[in-house]
Amino acid sequence: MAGIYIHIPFCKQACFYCDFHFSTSLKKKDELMACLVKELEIRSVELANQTIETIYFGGGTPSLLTIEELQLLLETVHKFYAVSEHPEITLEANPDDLTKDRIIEFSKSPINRLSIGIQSFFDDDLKSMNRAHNAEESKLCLEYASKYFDNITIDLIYGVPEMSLEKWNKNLDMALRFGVNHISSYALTVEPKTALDAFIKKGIYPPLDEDLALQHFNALVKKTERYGLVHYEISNFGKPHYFSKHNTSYWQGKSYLGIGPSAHSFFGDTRSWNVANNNKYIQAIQGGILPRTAEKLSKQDQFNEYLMTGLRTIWGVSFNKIETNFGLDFLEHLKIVSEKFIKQELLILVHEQEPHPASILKTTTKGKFLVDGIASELFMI
Ligand SMILES: C[S@@+](CC[C@H](N)C(=O)[O-])C[C@H]1O[C@@H](n2cnc3c(N)ncnc32)[C@H](O)[C@@H]1O
Ligand SMILES: C[S@@+](CC[C@H](N)C(=O)[O-])C[C@H]1O[C@@H](n2cnc3c(N)ncnc32)[C@H](O)[C@@H]1O
Ligand code: SF4
Repeated sequence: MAGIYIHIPFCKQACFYCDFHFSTSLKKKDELMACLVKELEIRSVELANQTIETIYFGGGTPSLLTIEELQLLLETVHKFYAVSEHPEITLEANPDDLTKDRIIEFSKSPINRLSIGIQSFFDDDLKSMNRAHNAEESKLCLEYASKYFDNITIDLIYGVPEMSLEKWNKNLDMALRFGVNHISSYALTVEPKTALDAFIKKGIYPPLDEDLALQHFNALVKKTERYGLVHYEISNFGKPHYFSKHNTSYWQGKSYLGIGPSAHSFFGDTRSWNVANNNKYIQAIQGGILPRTAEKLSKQDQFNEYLMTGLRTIWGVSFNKIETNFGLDFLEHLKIVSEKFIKQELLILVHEQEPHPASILKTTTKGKFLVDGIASELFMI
């Protein structure tokens, strides 16, 4: 079982906070498309014995591609890979691209999951983020999308300095009243060298407020629970049967192939990432070279990564798995360093009977907002 991620490195304009890889010029789109097809072909040997269960078009803005371009990528995947009978196929889409006609067009294609970058239902927030869409487009596209797609997830940003708790609650109510069955919600983060970073340094934009972000997070956890969404990963909330299969496979350490500039791949103990530059990517692929850097993870790295991803999910960290995969030394280390957090009720040790007797370390509700810091204190260094 494996997944394929395809990175579409184009956006209409740069959101002030974003440091993902994209270009705002579409000049090289055709060349880049040909290279994505070629990379899919070259790298098919890497997944020769695996069934592809999930395909994810991420970005950048994949909804800038035409349906024909998306179909060509899907046909290429089918031509060179063994794809399961009912793969999860996600398209990340921005509201300004999701007109009624385009939604209908997408719904007739094999794409069966839409991930819509709503971020907020208020124009002032969208303007302050430099998003290309407005609040009206957010609402309209959700209205249409929910008629043609059953599996819809939306992205919302919380912890925006000037967003009152009341306004954040309105955003959540709006999303949940549309009946979305999945939400990914991220705290606004100031990434180095973004416009947001410069604005805060110049005093044009207020600095982030941790307390406000915590209030937003608590409201998010409470409200999604009331609407029947399960908090299955720190930033992800979904109704049962609507959890993201693709992202879950990342968190569960399954293999995935990342195609396109800046895309990451993971196989067993090796992760690799493609160059985050469209011209360099095109040049290399045209010359038959894979423009990537690879890193073999040590046992310690793999243990630390399992702690970080495991504690962020409802599946937690299994003591049996630690003993089997890493050995008794690692288990003893974890038992000792986790004690303090268990006493503080930030972590909890759950003894499960089904399907097998097992001890699982999980994050409590109180610990969730602090999970990254807690996990890093448990690392083997
Ligand atoms: C990289 S975008 C790709 C999909 C699409 N272009 C969009 O904007 O929705 C995926 C998600 O990452 C979020 N994101 C990117 N940078 C972020 C930041 N600094 N803080 C919080 N969320 C961020 C975006 O808002 C978006 O929901
Ligand atoms: C910030 S989250 C967005 C959440 C998403 N909308 C969802 O369905 O849960 C993931 C982002 O990371 C990026 N991403 C995901 N998988 C990747 C991979 N294998 N390599 C590089 N970037 C990846 C994409 O830009 C994607 O928008
Ligand atoms: S948040 Fe999405 S639309 Fe905005 S710049 Fe980043 S990738 Fe592009």
